[in-house]
Amino acid sequence: MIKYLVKFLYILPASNSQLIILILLFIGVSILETFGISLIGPFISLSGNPDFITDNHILNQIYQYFGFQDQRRFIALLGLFIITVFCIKSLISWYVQSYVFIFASKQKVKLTNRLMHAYLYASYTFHLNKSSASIIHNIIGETQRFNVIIHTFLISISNLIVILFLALLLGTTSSLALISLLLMGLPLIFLLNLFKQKVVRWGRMLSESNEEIIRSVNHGLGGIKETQVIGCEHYFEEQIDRQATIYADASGAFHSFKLCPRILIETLLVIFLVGFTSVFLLYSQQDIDRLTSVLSVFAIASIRLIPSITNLANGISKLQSSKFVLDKLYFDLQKLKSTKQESYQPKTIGSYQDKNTIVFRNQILLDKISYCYPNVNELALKDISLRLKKGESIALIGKSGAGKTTLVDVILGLLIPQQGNITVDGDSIYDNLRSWQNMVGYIPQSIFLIEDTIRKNIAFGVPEDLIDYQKLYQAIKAAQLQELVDELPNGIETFVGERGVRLSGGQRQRIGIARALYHEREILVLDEATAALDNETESLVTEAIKSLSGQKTIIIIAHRLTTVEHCDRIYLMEKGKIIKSGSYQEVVLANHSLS
Ligand SMILES: Nc1ncnc2c1ncn2[C@@H]1O[C@H](COP(=O)(O)OP(=O)(O)OP(=O)(O)O)[C@@H](O)[C@H]1O
Repeated sequence: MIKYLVKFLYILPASNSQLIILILLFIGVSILETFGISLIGPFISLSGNPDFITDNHILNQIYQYFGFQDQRRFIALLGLFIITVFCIKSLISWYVQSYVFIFASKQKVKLTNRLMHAYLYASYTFHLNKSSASIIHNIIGETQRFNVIIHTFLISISNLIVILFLALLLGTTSSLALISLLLMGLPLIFLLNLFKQKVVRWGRMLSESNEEIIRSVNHGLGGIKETQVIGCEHYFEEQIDRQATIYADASGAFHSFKLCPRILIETLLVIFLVGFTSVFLLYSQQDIDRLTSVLSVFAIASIRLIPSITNLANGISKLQSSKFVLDKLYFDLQKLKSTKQESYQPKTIGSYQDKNTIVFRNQILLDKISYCYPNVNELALKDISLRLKKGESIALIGKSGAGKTTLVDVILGLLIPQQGNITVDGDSIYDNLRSWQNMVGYIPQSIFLIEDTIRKNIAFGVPEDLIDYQKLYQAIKAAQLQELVDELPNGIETFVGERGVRLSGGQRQRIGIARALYHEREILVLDEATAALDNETESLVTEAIKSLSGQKTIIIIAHRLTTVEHCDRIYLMEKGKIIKSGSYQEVVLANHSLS
């Protein structure tokens, strides 16, 4: 319970004081409600027996104080007063409940933003181990369930307060009625306890099956080309069917269980009301008016009590079933917090802060870099040192698995080496990683294209009104895209489709190059960027890259060694080490196994 609360408060974007204000509002509404109900019993007794005014000390005092002459008039005015109290209570209650809905929805928005922010700024290693299905599910599905948790939590507190006050009222009217109420609660508590583990399990099944459905949709439709060519549509259909069935079973079981408290309470209430009246008539010496008064309070309290107790029981079940969601969100937020700290504050290297903007004047130095992937024993990079002068082009070559991509990811600041440092004219890039990354343009093997126009894909991440068209056309020209854009009826406004499906591999690659050029990065990192191009386009792009030599500092990973002929220096990698470096002639031509 305490752990649940701690996690809930940690995830909840709102401050604790906002929560306390809401709870105080609930207490206020509950007091008004109990006050109104407490007046109904005497009112019913009065309407049957107006002399009750003189018998009852408080009523008598009020009667005297306001100088009433007519008992019926007094009873009618008391009725009006009760109606007014109830109307005010209902109005405030409506306001508070709708405020809770708005509050919960706002919290959902804030949590969605908080999660998105956390995932966007999480270390790259976090994403290497986290599936996108889980992230999508957390951001869309689990935030919605957290919205329900907040609402349920607050409404349960409100119900609990109403129950406590009404129990207190019953206690002052009749201790027997209170004992009956408490006895009624026992089977309910037993029921909730009996099904506690099952409810938690159903909640976990709902969450996991939903995530699996997203994963299967991703797998089946994400690789629709492969799915259709291999003909394995049925396999993904079955996967979704299995998970949807698990979801339906868990949901059905949970909702069936949620009906139980109401049915149980209603049955118990009838037993107690009838039983209480019988016991009163048999054993109590008090007059029948007293019984009418107690029963009316009991009946009205029950009208309000039944929904409150049922809602509280359902609320408790809902909160129990959401335990898995809460654990998941808490775990991710905690982990994201710690990985962010880990990645930007490595022990061996200075801390990440927005200070000292890095300026690249002369040279970049990689000094004894070693990197090991999480949960892997072997180093992916061992003691890598290299120097890169401004305006130089270097190439990383080597067999598959040699460590070229890992080294590039370290240079990009995505992976933080456990040992070694990267400096730009003596300043460690880890002192201001963002500033360093602002200098680097990355053109990966497979360009990620958004489902938008060529223009938006080149000016990736730039708000519409800030797109610089002069820069855009320069980048298009330099990336050899002009011909394509001229041929397209909609030019730069052509939609590329999801992940660029409407473009050829070579066209996608050139958009990637244009993107890096548009963002005017001083250092370009090309990871086999020309691999998808046909010979003619490849030579055009290589020409474009060559023409940038001297203006840009370029790091290229290449398998086609012809594309790196123009590079100033070639580094040959093997098993995470640089085993040879020198000019194209020294490394490639001198090594017959390479050329
Ligand atoms: N996320 C990861 N977790 C664990 N090990 C990894 C991860 N990514 C790469 N590796 C390992 O690190 C080593 C270097 O891989 P890397 O991708 O850097 O090689 P590469 O030279 O770029 O290969 P290729 O030319 O095929 O792209 C390989 O042994 C690979 O299995």
